Amino acid sequence: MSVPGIDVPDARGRTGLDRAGRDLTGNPDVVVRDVHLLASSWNVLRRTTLARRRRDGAWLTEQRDTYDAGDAAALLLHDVERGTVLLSRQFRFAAYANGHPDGMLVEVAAGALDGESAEAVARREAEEELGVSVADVEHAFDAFMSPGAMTQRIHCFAAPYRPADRTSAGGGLADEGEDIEVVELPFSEALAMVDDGRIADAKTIMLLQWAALRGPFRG
Ligand SMILES: Nc1nc2c(ncn2[C@@H]2O[C@H](COP(=O)(O)OP(=O)(O)O[C@H]3O[C@H](CO)[C@@H](O)[C@H](O)[C@@H]3O)[C@@H](O)[C@H]2O)c(=O)[nH]1
Ligand SMILES: [Mg+2]
Repeated sequence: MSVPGIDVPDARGRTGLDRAGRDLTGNPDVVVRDVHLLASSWNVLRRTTLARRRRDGAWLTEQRDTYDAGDAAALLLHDVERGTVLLSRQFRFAAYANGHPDGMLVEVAAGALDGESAEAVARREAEEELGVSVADVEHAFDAFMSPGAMTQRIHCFAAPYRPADRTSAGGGLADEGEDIEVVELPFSEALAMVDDGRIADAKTIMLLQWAALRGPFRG
């Protein structure tokens, strides 16, 4: 029997999705026994059966569902002289479905890697979503977004911008259904929005706090 995503291409052209994780060797206390593809839609849901040696030496068998949305890159645009950051505002259904009042999330520019380098994606998303062409990009940190269930790692960057670097209106790719508002905020206001919950996106909170602690707005 042919299964889309396993032996024949799924809607996004992928095959072999049940192979992921079978070749892991980095941890001698973990042996992957079986990978079952539960769903391959836009993202991929797998149920993996693994044997794991606990700290007391006993082996146990467990199942873990993982949600694979691919990795992503994010970029905080900052203007230290003017004391501002450039962010996006867009509708996020997953957040709306889980209690966000209107699903309109304020975020740094970000996008899926789709096989490209993280820095290249960070630059491209700044261009597409915020209309800014950046020169010097600084790597800040990489973070697993929700490691109990999500495989996703987000590579986080920062870059300076000036008003003159805003070469287009941004807004995202209309033909992909993106509809993104460009939001310029004083850095202090962005931090206040983290405090009162108006900014509730993890990568954005982390990059703003990094900027205050270690990055362009430290000291
Ligand atoms: N049909 C369909 N299209 C989708 C879906 N999810 C996303 N898309 C399309 O893919 C585009 C995503 O554009 P990107 O800018 O590359 O991704 P993103 O929405 O910012 O999300 C990426 O970064 C996030 C971190 O901010 C990640 O959380 C996310 O998994 C992804 O990697 C959307 O505009 C939309 O057209 C889906 O479930 N179904
Ligand atoms: Mg995006």
